[in-house]
Order: sequence, then C-alpha cells, then structure tokens
Amino acid sequence: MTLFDLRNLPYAVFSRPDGVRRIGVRLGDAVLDLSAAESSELILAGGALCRSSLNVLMALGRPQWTAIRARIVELAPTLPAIPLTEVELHLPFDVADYTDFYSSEHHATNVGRILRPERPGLQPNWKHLPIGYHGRSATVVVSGTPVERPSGQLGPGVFGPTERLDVEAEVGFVVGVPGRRISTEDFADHVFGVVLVNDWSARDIQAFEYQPLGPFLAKSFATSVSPWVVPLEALTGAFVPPVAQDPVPAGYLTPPGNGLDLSLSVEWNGTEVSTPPFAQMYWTPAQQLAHLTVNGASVRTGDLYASGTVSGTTRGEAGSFLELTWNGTEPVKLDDGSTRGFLQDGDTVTIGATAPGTDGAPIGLGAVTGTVCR
Ligand SMILES: O=C(O)/C=C/C(=O)CC(=O)CC(=O)O
Ligand SMILES: [Ca+2]
Ligand SMILES: [Mg+2]
Repeated sequence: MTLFDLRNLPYAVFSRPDGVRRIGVRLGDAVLDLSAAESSELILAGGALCRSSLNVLMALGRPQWTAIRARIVELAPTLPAIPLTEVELHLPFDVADYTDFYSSEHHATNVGRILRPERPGLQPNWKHLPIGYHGRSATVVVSGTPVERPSGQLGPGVFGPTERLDVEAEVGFVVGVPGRRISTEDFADHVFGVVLVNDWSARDIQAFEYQPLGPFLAKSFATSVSPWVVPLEALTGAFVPPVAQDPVPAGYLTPPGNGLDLSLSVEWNGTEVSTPPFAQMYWTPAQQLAHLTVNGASVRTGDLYASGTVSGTTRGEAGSFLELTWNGTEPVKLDDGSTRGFLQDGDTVTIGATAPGTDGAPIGLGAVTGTVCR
C-alpha cells in the first residue's frame, strides 16, 4: 500500500521535455498518461482526456467521472507509467472564479482576538452563515511557483514590502458541473475533487485595508494550489459527521452534509510546525457551496472555493503563522536553530495532507509548496 495506490488516483496536468501538456493520474511515484490512453482509444471520454487542462473532464459530471475512474483502475497495470522525476506538473485546471471561506471556528476566533482585541473573537453573524470573500483567480498558481513578497500600504503614509508575510493552510474544492442554488445534498454532483491551498497573506497590508470590505490586496497577489486534484470518490473513506452546529442553521444549509477527516501538516523550511485537523471545520463544503449559490449566483466549471484557514484548538494545530506565533510575539524555533515570527525571503512552506482511504488506510493529497522571493 502506498499513499498513491489504486484507491487514490489523483489527476494532474503534466508535460515531458517536449512541453506538450497532457492529463495523467498518479500511481505510486509515476504518472499514467491518460491522454495517450484516450488517443489509442483505450479509454473513451469524448476527447476530455486529450486536453491541456482538466476542465472538459470536470464538466462531464458524476456518472462519467465514475465510469472513467473505473476504466482507469481496470487499465492501470497496462498504461504507460512515466516517473514523476521526468515530468513537470502544471496548474491542473483553468481557474474560473476563486472564493475563500472562513469556516474554522478556532481560526476565526484567534484572528478576531489578534486583529480586534476590543471585541469578542467571533463576529455575531459567524454561526449563522459561512462567511467568505471573492478572491483573484488570475493569481492562483501551481505548487512550486515562487511567491514574490508583495508591497503595499502597511499603515497611514507607509508603503513598502510587507513585513508580515504569512501562509494559510486550506483545502480547496474544485467545481466541475455548473449550477445555481445548489442544495447541500447535490454537492457531489457538482464538485469534482479537492486540492490543497496556501492562501498567502500579508498581515500588515490586511490589517490596514480590510475594514469594512474585507481582504483585498493582502491576499490577491498569490494563492498556491497542489498539482494533484483528488477526486471526491477517493475521499469517501474520509467522510465524517459534521461538528455539531448551534444555532440550527437556515433551511438552505441543511442537511449539513459531511465533514472530511483530512490531516494537514505545515512545514517551514523542512521543520513541521503544525498539524491542522480538517475534521474540526465548523461549516461543511456542502454548506459552503449552497451558501455561495443560494442568491442565484452561478458557479462554473473550474471554480475553486477554499475552506478557509484550517486551525485546531492548540497552537500546534494553527493553520497560519499569525496564530502559531501570536502575531510574531511568540516566535517558533526551526530545526536549524533559527527562529521565526513571519516569513523571511528564501523561506519555503510546504502544506501536505493525508486522508483515510476507502479501506481506512491513508491516502495522500500531495503537497502545495512555495518559496518566498524578493
Ligand atoms: O478575521 C479577519 O479579519 C480575517 C481573517 C482572514 O485572514 C480571512 C481569510 O482569508 C479566511 C480564512 O482563510 O479563514
Ligand atoms: Ca484564507
Ligand atoms: Mg490568496
């Protein structure tokens, strides 16, 4: 058993030295070339696998996703397998809209305490609806893309490079089938799969700009996603009952749908500094999609919505360095002996995750990594 055996089969877009982008699935430490398989008519997907992004495949819908996956499982031993060391991985889908939620009670409470110490941590609306904001799809980048330290207004009359560059460990849900007013029960008919997300955040720019309309330039400069899109079907073993919700949510947010038992890890220059537990998220991905579309707003193929920063109850489960170091006041020590409050130039952050597979043994979601440059 590996984290990437037949129970998993995450999709990616890869190229070899000829530069041609192709669709593949990961099996062990290799990628199976699905574009080649469809060209030779081993798999019939209406040309959806002979593309340079996953969007056409993602638009096909649940019955075809299931059929194609079953066919891949059947063919896997015979398909051409290219070692991962010989391929380059690309942004796997064309990102349509990008929305970011705020659904960890622990994260929202911590950030509230840090940014708004004069008020209760949670805002009064927080347990009534999954709060979110619309982000910038143009700057969603694939894992490994360097992240340039942004400049902005750090306070009144102060412009310069951020001094409080941070990460946010999140899980992203990728929409395949378009829709409006999507009920919580129809979640799996619309969502194709899951990626890991790092919603890089400049805390000084954010603290000055966000009132009253929310994050803007503090987060729009870069959002990194993992190259592997794990299909929802690989995650059925990770479905868990959602956390208890009080007060009872509005009708369109019920039934709540499932929580997901994903175990995240955050490495800072190779030192594991945190292990955020996704199962503790308050609002479920089904509730987030229902909320996003309840007013008649549409979602399209390629829409990405992220969970919000995943933080647990303890410091070692924080999904952001803002929380981990309590706004830089309690630095963490890395394995090389150095200490950090926020990110320095040259620092690398890698967010990984595993989930129980269909038989309970873990599968991998891969990782999203990025290095800060000037
Ligand atoms: O509490 C605030 O003012 C803002 C917190 C965040 O940085 C919001 C965010 O990106 C949502 C999240 O990741 O949970
Ligand atoms: Ca975020
Ligand atoms: Mg971002």
